[in-house]
Amino acid sequence: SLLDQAANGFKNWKAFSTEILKPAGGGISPKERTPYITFVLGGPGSGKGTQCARIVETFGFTHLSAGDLLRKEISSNSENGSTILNTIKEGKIVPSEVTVKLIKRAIESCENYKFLIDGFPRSEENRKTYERVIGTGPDVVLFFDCPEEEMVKRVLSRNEGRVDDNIDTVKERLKVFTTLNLPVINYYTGKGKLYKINAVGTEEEIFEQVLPVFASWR
Ligand SMILES: Nc1ncnc2c1ncn2[C@@H]1O[C@H](COP(=O)(O)OP(=O)(O)OP(=O)(O)O)[C@@H](O)[C@H]1O
Ligand SMILES: Nc1ccn([C@@H]2O[C@H](COP(=O)(O)O)[C@@H](O)[C@H]2O)c(=O)n1
Ligand SMILES: [Mg+2]
Repeated sequence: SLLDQAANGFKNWKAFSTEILKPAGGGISPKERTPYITFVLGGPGSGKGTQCARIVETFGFTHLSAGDLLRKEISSNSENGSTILNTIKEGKIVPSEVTVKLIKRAIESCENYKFLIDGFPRSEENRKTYERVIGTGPDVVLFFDCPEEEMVKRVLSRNEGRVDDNIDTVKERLKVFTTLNLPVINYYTGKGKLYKINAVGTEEEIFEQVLPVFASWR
């Protein structure tokens, strides 16, 4: 029944929609709308976070960076903290169940319904776990396409004190990107959901390419 689906959390949220949750006034609050999910992909330093900040400012999306959620988990001394820290230091991928749980929690606790999920899915396993747990895929996928040389230059001059912004970890992150993330990009290309953005140029030039993807949200 619809009530069962609702109890099941947002696994079936696209299905139960707003029908059983209309407030007394008859209006639809943002939380009750069908979530609109954008996955934001690209290699390390390709500019995902930078462009997400602009999309948030211009179109009112909520930015959820998978990397930030994992880093918060480390600093909150959770039981998984030390495993996550070691995985990030090595430039490897944290188990999908952990990351998807954090994303799910962040979406559920947010009043907004428009989300940018940055740096996720990083692997086919990430993707399949999300689809199994959440029950649907994304509406749109952005891919910031950047040459390795440029990504390395940006990461090494980022200066935010990240434990993984060093040449050895960056090399591993690039390897992980090629072997695990490119198959995800190919998958969404096949689904007709992928928007490939040339990530070389000024921030403004890159954002000009992003704008048409969100034109209907103006
Ligand atoms: N178009 C650009 N040209 C030059 N530098 C840029 C550009 N866009 C972002 N940067 C800079 O490059 C660095 C990496 O950008 P950003 O943090 O947005 O990348 P990211 O894709 O989120 O990386 P990561 O996957 O490592 O989190 C930052 O210092 C940012 O200021
Ligand atoms: N889906 C993800 C996303 C990130 N990680 C780990 O976090 C590191 C930093 O991610 P950024 O997006 O902030 O660059 C990344 O290198 C991974 O170690 C992950 O495991 N799974
Ligand atoms: Mg980032």
